[in-house]
Amino acid sequence: MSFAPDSAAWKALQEHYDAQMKQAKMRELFASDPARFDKFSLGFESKLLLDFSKNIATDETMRLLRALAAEADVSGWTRRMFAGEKINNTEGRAVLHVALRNRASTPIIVDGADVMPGVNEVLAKMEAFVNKVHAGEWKGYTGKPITDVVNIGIGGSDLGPVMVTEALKNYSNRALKVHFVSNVDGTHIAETVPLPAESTLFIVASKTFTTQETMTNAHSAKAWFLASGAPEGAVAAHFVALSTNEQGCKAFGIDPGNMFGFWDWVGGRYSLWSAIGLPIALALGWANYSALLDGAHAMDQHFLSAPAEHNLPLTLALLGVWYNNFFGAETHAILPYDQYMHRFAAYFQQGDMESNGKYVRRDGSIVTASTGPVIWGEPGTNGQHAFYQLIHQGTKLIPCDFFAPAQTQNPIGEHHPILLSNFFAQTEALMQGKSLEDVKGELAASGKGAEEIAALAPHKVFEGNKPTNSILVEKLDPRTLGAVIAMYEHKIFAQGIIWGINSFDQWGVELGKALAKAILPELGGDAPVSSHDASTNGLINWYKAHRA
Ligand SMILES: O=P(O)(O)OC[C@H]1O[C@](O)(CO)[C@@H](O)[C@@H]1O
Repeated sequence: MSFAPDSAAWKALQEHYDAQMKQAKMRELFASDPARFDKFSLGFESKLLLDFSKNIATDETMRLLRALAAEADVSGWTRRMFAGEKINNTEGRAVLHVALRNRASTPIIVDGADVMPGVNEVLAKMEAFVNKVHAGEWKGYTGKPITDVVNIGIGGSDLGPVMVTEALKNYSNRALKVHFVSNVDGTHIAETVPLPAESTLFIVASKTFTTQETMTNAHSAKAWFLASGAPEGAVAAHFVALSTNEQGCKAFGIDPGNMFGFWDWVGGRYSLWSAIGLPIALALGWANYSALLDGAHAMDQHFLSAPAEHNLPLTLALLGVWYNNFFGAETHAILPYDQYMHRFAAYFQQGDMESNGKYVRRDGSIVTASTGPVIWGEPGTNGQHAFYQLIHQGTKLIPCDFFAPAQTQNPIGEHHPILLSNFFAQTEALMQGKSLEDVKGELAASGKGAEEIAALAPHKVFEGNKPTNSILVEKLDPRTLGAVIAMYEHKIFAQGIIWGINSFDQWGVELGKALAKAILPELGGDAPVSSHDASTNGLINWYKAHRA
């Protein structure tokens, strides 16, 4: 298999870009093809619409991009992933978040054994636990039912649960308050734990149960709990663990009966479907958590079986590659027009950047083309008043995904039509732009003189031709959200395959972790540090001189 820029499909795309698309204008593409919207939009279960017509792409572009996917054998790798093959080659692991939501329970074999009975057993244990807490039958040490849950985790053991509980807040059991502590900055836990200890349940969420931040926060939570007057024996009823590390959980003092396990084939950033989803299920109730899994499963089936021309995750992946590798786009913005989705971009910042931020291919060779983009974004319309200026008139090309639900869950006056009018207006403005002639005409009509027009007009021009995908859903319900998350997960997977990288390891986080461990003891005492480079020594010594 050859990769960019040497493979036949890459070369064909490069020629197509150079000869036709570099200068192509979306305005003209729309003008010349009245069927463009119909041809360049896809549906899913008649609840989700992906309009990708506002991209700098033609039928030929899409054909060549699909040829690239075929050349990289995306569909073959997809089948291998779903079949439980160890496609995470650098860690020797299968990649089976799809098994966690395999609602059909069809066997998936890893190392000669079907993983589904284990998956279903943990789901049943989670369901029983959630129902018990909700029924007030899981009692704190004074006999009170649980009123507050604190999830302690970081990265994938935090971002997914935070994002989903926020996105589906309107489906939550608001009586049970779910809090999240992730940052090792003591401020995070200090500002969270003023809670009634006798009715607070702590969830220690860590795949490895060794992550420094999570273990530090977990020990501080335990110390706070005991300092509040709780007896040592109460830890069992107030601390549960979500982990693959049974020994670590036991060593912390967690009753193995209160441990919800998962497996090494669940990647951290793909783990909200596993026991890591427990805080989601506690917040939303079991039926809603199940619906989230159902939606993801439906998208899995679509990704696995839909032909390339109808495949939503693949289409998003290919358009991303198009801008990343041919237009030189460095970033990609995710812009949900839904306040409930305010952590969605942050969630996929980890999902995408930890997956595809790689410069070495799965075979150990160095990539010869750009890989994963910088993912960022904020909800609309807030972003419009912050960074859209640069998207409209800056010098960088920033492909954007706009997302919105057709139905609001908070129908207050004209809020929702106003919100959506902004969504539609932004995508239109980004595509159409505004020409110098139009600007001059407007200025003249407003009575400006020739000199003023000449000075002001250039600043008011919008070049347009800025690509956007528009994703509309009927309503942001649990099933739909599950499908949307899975859609992005598979987009990331398909891109990783095309770039030839392993999207499921994260060696890039290790060096910093190891250095922090080495530096921590040096921060004690007063002796100046001299074992690092001059900058690091200087920073550490300045800190030591100024700490309280
Ligand atoms: O669940 P754990 O093992 O505490 O890891 C937390 C996070 O740390 C990472 O390993 C690295 O940042 C992520 O991949 C993971 O989601």
